[in-house]
Amino acid sequence: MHDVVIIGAGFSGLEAARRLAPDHDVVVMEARERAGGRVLTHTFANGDETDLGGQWAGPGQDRLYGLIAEMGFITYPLWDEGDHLVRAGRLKRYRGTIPSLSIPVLLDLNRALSRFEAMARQLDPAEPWTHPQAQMWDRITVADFLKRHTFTKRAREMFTIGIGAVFCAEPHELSLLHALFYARSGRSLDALLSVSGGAQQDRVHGGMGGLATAVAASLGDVVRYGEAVQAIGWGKDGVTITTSRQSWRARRVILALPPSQALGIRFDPALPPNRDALWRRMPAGACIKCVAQYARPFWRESGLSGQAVGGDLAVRVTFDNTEQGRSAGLLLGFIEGEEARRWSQVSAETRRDAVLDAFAGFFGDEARSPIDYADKDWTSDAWTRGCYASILGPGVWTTLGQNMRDPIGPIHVAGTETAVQGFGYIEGALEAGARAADEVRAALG
Ligand SMILES: Cc1cc2nc3c(=O)[nH]c(=O)nc-3n(C[C@H](O)[C@H](O)[C@H](O)COP(=O)(O)OP(=O)(O)OC[C@H]3O[C@@H](n4cnc5c(N)ncnc54)[C@H](O)[C@@H]3O)c2cc1C
Repeated sequence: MHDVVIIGAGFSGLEAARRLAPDHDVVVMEARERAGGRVLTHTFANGDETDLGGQWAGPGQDRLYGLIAEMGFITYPLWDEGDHLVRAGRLKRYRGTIPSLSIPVLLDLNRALSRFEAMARQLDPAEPWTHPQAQMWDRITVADFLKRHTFTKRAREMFTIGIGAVFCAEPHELSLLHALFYARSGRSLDALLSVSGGAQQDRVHGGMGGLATAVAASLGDVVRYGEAVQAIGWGKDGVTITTSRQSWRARRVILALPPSQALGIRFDPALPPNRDALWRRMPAGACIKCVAQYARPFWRESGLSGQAVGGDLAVRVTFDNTEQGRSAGLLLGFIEGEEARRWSQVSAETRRDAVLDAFAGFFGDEARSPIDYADKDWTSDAWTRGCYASILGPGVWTTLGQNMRDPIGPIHVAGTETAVQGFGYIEGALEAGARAADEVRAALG
């Protein structure tokens, strides 16, 4: 009988294992043949690497920076020099976070953003349902907020692209309370959208996937790969965990999975009805992350940063993802929300052409001729089924969200979707893993 079985070797499960392994008998069950879950480092044909999952760290993510340093990894800033591009009708250059738009649109956008931020600041991210307006904000969507607080179509479009970039979802899918909570949990919407000073500030040499692999390796044979958990049964004498290969016994279990994956496990006794209902109402957003590799970062020669936003093609947000110290240039684009669901259904070649069309629309015809290309459709990944994280629609937080972190008998719940700070981010995964480890330590005495 093990002290604890942890399910999932993403950053959350790995963090729980790191904290418990020194003085407990711990095993981590991972369905895949690799660690990292929603982080994944890809190697191009020429040996250069790029992250096709989570990749950035930014101010306020102290747990993540601590882990990076502890594992001997080094960060470097994302390229953030030169002019950014916005396509709102015509293609225009701008600097800073807010695109160059007409004065009425800018005023409109700024007013809506300030109002959103002011509302988010009022929330306690540990208990967003306790705010006096929580019920009201949870009954409406971000689309309702935009209808009420923006007057121009362009401002609404720009806000919608920002929401897509942060949530991989459309404004009408998101409870306003959830969007406010998410912004508060990640410091602010501005921080979540920003490069320097924000959530897109820093990359990691060796990739975020490389960091997860190193953390897993540091745990030795604690992590067991290819063990997809199918059933969990529990009673007075402990927990039985049945995987695709065998059965395991433990005194405690930590579920370090997105809710959509936890629902794939058969529980005996059955899940409490409210937990089952909550997890069924926590689907993930949709995102395809696309990276084209060029002989050099040619856009820099025209004074461009590689950051572009807007348009009506598949990719509406781009970054210069060039690895520091490498000569090849990398353009990164996201396909998000409804577009991701649409482009998930076409062939790899058709999608690649659509992505390169969008890159060419921003950076010119040279963008049509990369030396290599890679993308990752997270909606069709069987062990993730969407990203970056769960999204909550209207009514979920205030009716079912309040017991999100409560253990179910001997089963403790981690994963970024249970975080107070950094919900949806690696920072949140680490916080949740540490919290679940503390719960288990207290329970085992
Ligand atoms: C494209 C993309 C971009 C992102 N960008 C960023 C970013 O720049 N910065 C940032 O901080 N965050 C980013 N994120 C989010 C971040 O990657 C996640 O929040 C974080 O990695 C979640 O960690 P986790 O451990 O909670 O869950 P996961 O990483 O999902 O780990 C869960 C693990 O459980 C395993 N599993 C699932 N079902 C079973 C089962 N039945 N049995 C056993 N194992 C199972 C999975 O294989 C997986 O390894 C991004 C995510 C994506 C996909």
